[in-house]
Amino acid sequence: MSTKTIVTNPQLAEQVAAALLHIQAVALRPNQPFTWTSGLKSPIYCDNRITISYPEVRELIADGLVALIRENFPDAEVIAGAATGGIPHAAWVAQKLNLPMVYVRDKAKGHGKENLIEGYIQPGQKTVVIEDLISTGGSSLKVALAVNDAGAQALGVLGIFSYQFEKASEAFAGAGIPFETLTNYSILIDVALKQGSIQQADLEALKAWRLNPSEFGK
Ligand SMILES: O=P(O)(O)OC[C@H]1O[C@H](OP(=O)(O)OP(=O)(O)O)[C@H](O)[C@@H]1O
Ligand SMILES: O=C(O)c1cc(=O)[nH]c(=O)[nH]1
Repeated sequence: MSTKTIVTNPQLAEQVAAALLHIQAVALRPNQPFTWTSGLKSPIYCDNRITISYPEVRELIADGLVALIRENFPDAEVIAGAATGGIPHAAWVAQKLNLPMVYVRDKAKGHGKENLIEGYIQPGQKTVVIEDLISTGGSSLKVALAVNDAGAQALGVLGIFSYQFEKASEAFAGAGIPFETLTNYSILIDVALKQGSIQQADLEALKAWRLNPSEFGK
């Protein structure tokens, strides 16, 4: 299935990558791999949750996401945050666009109203999903599909950072849902190398992991 190509801003991509490095959102731990939500082991972890503590960085991100929405999804009617990392960014974006916001849990609440989606979303409403980070894409795609299951229409998923895994591209393409991020793994590595914030040895470990992420740390 062919999906819409989302136009991004290469200058902003470098700026966001530099900001993530500057606030130390990116951690390298080749000898003590991180475990990701998908179960993958990785020498790198990009903790975009940290961005909420930096007004200038979160503003850069919110403005970047707003520009992407205006350019690519001008008919968006609702902004949906993917819990939990996507929620604050979705809120800032919804505020800037003066649009309603919802957030989507990773599973329905086990008590109270037992909602999966919090806030009101109406059948047919055109919705853009905001996520903080895309690895396999499993979490954000699930959110987009939940929006569709609720009778609304997920126009696409936008995030801050992606590892550019083929698996993620295939999953989104298979579902016919476009996705894009403000910056990504290759831009981050380029910026980090230029700045000297990663060394040759780190680069080798990152390259080896990238070639076969499912085997790393085994
Ligand atoms: O593309 P994926 O392979 O699904 O991985 C990315 C997801 O992992 C992280 O969330 P996490 O599960 O750590 O939860 P959090 O957002 O509540 O911190 C991140 O915020 C994304 O939602
Ligand atoms: O896949 C994940 O769980 C993941 C990777 C990463 O770099 N950062 C993050 O917050 N989650």
